[in-house]
Amino acid sequence: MNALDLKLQEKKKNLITIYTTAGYPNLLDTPVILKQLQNNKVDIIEVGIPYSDPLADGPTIQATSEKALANGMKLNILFEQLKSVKDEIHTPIVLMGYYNQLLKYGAEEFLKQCKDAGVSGLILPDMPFQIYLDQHKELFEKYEQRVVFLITPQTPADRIKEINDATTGFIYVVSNSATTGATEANYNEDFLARLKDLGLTKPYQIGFGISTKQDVEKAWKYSNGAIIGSAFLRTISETDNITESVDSFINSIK
Ligand SMILES: O=P(O)(O)OC[C@@H](O)[C@@H](O)c1c[nH]c2ccccc12
Repeated sequence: MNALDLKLQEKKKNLITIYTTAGYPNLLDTPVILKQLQNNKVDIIEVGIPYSDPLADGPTIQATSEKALANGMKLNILFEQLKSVKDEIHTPIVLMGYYNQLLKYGAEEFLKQCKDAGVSGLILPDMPFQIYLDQHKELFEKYEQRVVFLITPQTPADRIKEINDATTGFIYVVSNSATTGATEANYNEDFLARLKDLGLTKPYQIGFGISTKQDVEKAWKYSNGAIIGSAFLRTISETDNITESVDSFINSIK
């Protein structure tokens, strides 16, 4: 069992997952942010690996990614930073990146580094589902990395069932909009209400466009948890006191 398994086993509702871009706002900030998110009892932390061509990302995440790359953030640095706080951070960490980043690094070496760095699982939104099953599943298992797949209002019901069966972490339910970072939640409530009837057996959390306490409560009503990225990053970008702004953001949504 890794930290994510434990969390999902012990807490079945009202999860809060916070996304942060590695190396943003400054190269050395990520370990500090992780500790402060843990101090604030965030349930799961999603750490984004900055990428120059982030297909699924809206303007906020893209800007943080560009800044992080300009700061010099690279996978090896991220793995070192995560290793340096591994003994202090018990909050499960899920890495979010693009499939090409895993391929370029070498799938096995990437997954091994994840394990050594205390990472619990991966979100690779453009990793083809079938390729995962055929080529990577065993390595994910070998290095105890859980996999998170996304479903959207456009995902057909039979595919959702397959994704449910293949998921070893949680299912990422995209609330509606096509890219991350909408400033207002635009829930597709028909879709969210239907989730309950799909017979999902894995935990699922809703993300994209969540920024307020009301949005979080709505996500909790329809699922096991809420995932927040852009709203959090906007808050920490406007401050010179990161720990304080992490505190006040988490306070505002809980
Ligand atoms: O930023 P938002 O709208 O709060 O959505 C979360 C999202 O940013 C985060 O989970 C994420 C960042 N990049 C992604 C790429 C694909 C899916 C999800 C993500």
